[in-house]
Amino acid sequence: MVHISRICLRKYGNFVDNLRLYVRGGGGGMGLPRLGGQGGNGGDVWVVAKKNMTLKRIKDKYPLKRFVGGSGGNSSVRALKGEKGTDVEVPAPVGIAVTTDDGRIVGDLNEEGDRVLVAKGGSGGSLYSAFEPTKGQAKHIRLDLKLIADLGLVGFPNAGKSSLLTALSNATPQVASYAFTTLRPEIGKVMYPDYKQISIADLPGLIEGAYMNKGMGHKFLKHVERTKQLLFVVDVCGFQLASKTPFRSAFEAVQLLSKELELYKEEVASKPAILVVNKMDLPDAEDKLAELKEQLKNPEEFSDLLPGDMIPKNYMTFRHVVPVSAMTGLGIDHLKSCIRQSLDEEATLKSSDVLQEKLLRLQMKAVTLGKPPSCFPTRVQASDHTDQHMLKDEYV
Ligand SMILES: Nc1nc2c(ncn2[C@@H]2O[C@H](COP(=O)(O)OP(=O)(O)OP(=O)(O)O)[C@@H](O)[C@H]2O)c(=O)[nH]1
Ligand SMILES: [Mg+2]
Repeated sequence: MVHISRICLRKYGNFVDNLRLYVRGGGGGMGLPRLGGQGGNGGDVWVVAKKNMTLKRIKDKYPLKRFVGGSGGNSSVRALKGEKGTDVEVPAPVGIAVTTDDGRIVGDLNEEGDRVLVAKGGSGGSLYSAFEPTKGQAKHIRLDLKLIADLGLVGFPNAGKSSLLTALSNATPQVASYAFTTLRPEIGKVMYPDYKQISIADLPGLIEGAYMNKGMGHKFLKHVERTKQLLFVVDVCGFQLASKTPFRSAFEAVQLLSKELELYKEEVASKPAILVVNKMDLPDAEDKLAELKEQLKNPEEFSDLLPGDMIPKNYMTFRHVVPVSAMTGLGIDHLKSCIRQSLDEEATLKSSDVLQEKLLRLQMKAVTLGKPPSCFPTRVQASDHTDQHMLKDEYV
């Protein structure tokens, strides 16, 4: 275990994925009671998403990790309205969540140029405040980096996640390093013949107790939170972390991984998932696969194989169980089409949900306007272009 964590540290030790900063809005300027002059407001502090920015770069460039807005100008005889203090921008990478110290989310920065106000400047003194200015907001914030990918690879170490990513993205070997730090998790792009691209995040292996922050624990589990779906990867022959830790069969590995996700956050464990059974080139793989499939059909029956506290509340249901060999390429094309199918299904469901919601709003509007709701369709299919146009052009 010590050995494994040392390897992880060596591989990812330089990776900064969260940063705590002190931010304070500038104080307001003094009012001028004699002439009724108003002081300028203090400058605000914003966090702004910039291209090619990394948390490590912020840390290096601003070692004090302190950002303070400019003070508002005092009201004077020459300028009754004091000038506003200068706003300060904290440059941040794309794909971060900004949270307060107590975990409240202030905002997400998902695209370049997205900005979130983190500390408002104080108000300038005016008639309403007896010409006394107020101080700017002051607090600590956290910038939390989360990878954004369509799928996240989840598995114990050595299951072959990285090999799988290499095999999947071989067609267009565009396995781009994730541009946040020098040593970091990677995102691979898989290209389809119709030029649709999907991204898969390769993460370090989880170990039992990851939910308690063992191994690389939370640092990487949180990345899984933002992926749309999960790609579980298990070694068909099972897995043993070290000679002193118990051997886990592929079935046990699947359940233990589900439990780790569930204990971390239940909504992560309820994401759509595909199970990849890797290393099908090894001897006896077919028999072991058959056994695994049998066990997955009735997981409750085999739950006594697991330690009591590691039985998941809900057994994961996989959209596809795909045997592959990342080494020989066996089953990789089939896996690609399963991934595509699963993501497309999800997208269709989502757009159909959005249309249903719009329809519901229209029906409610119709009722308030006194129109019979029957003049609206009762159900909308995402693929039904007539309905989509009708909603878009005529009513929305
Ligand atoms: N026989 C066989 N070996 C494989 C296959 N896929 C991966 N391996 C081997 O399994 C070992 C681990 O592969 P990785 O891709 O590094 O595994 P990983 O899941 O990324 O491991 P961590 O990054 O430690 O979590 C390597 O020695 C690979 O060569 C496969 O399909 N068949
Ligand atoms: Mg790996």
